[in-house]
Amino acid sequence: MKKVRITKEFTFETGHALHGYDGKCRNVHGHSYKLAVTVIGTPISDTNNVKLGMVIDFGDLKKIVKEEIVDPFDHATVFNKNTPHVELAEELRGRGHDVILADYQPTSEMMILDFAEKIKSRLPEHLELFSLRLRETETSYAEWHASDQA
Ligand SMILES: Nc1nc2c(c(=O)[nH]1)N=C([C@H](O)[C@H](O)COP(=O)(O)OP(=O)(O)OP(=O)(O)O)CN2
Ligand SMILES: [Zn+2]
Repeated sequence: MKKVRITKEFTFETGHALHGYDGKCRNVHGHSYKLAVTVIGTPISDTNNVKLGMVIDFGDLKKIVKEEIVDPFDHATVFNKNTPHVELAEELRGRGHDVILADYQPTSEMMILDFAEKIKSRLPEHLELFSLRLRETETSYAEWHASDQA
C-alpha cells in the first residue's frame, strides 16, 4: 500500500486566559493560532471515482476542520470551566460574546489534544490523523503525533 501524508493549514484568532498561571498569560489575551493538519492514507485508485488520485480532497479536509475547530474557535475566547473564570465567561456570554468553556486549561498542549479527538471523530475510515501542529506565537508551538499516543 503506497501511503501519502497530506497537510492543510488553517488560521484562527482566539482569546484565552490561563487561570492560576504565574506569568502574563493569566491575563485575557489572544493569539493568531496556526493549525497544520496532516492525514495519511492511500490515494484513491478507482478510476470511476471523481476523487481519483487523492488521499482526501483538500476541500473535504477543510470542511471537517472548519466545522470542528475554526468556526467555533475563531474570534471566541476560551476559558477553563473548572476555575472561577466560569463566572467571567458567563458574564461575557450574557453580553453576546462568543465564549468556549473548555474542560481543560487552554494551553497549546490541551487545545491540540482536544483538536485531535475532534478531527479523528470526523475522518473517513480509510484515513488516519498523522499529526497536528498548533502554533500559538512566532516562537511557540505544540505538536501531536499519532505515533506518540500508543
Ligand atoms: N507549555 C506552554 N507554555 C505556555 C503556554 C502554553 O500554551 N504552553 N502559553 C503561554 C501563553 O498563553 C502565551 O502563549 C505566551 O507564550 P510565550 O511563548 O511565552 O510568549 P512570549 O510572547 O512571551 O514569547 P517570546 O517569543 O519568548 O517573547 C505561556 N506559556
Ligand atoms: Zn496565550
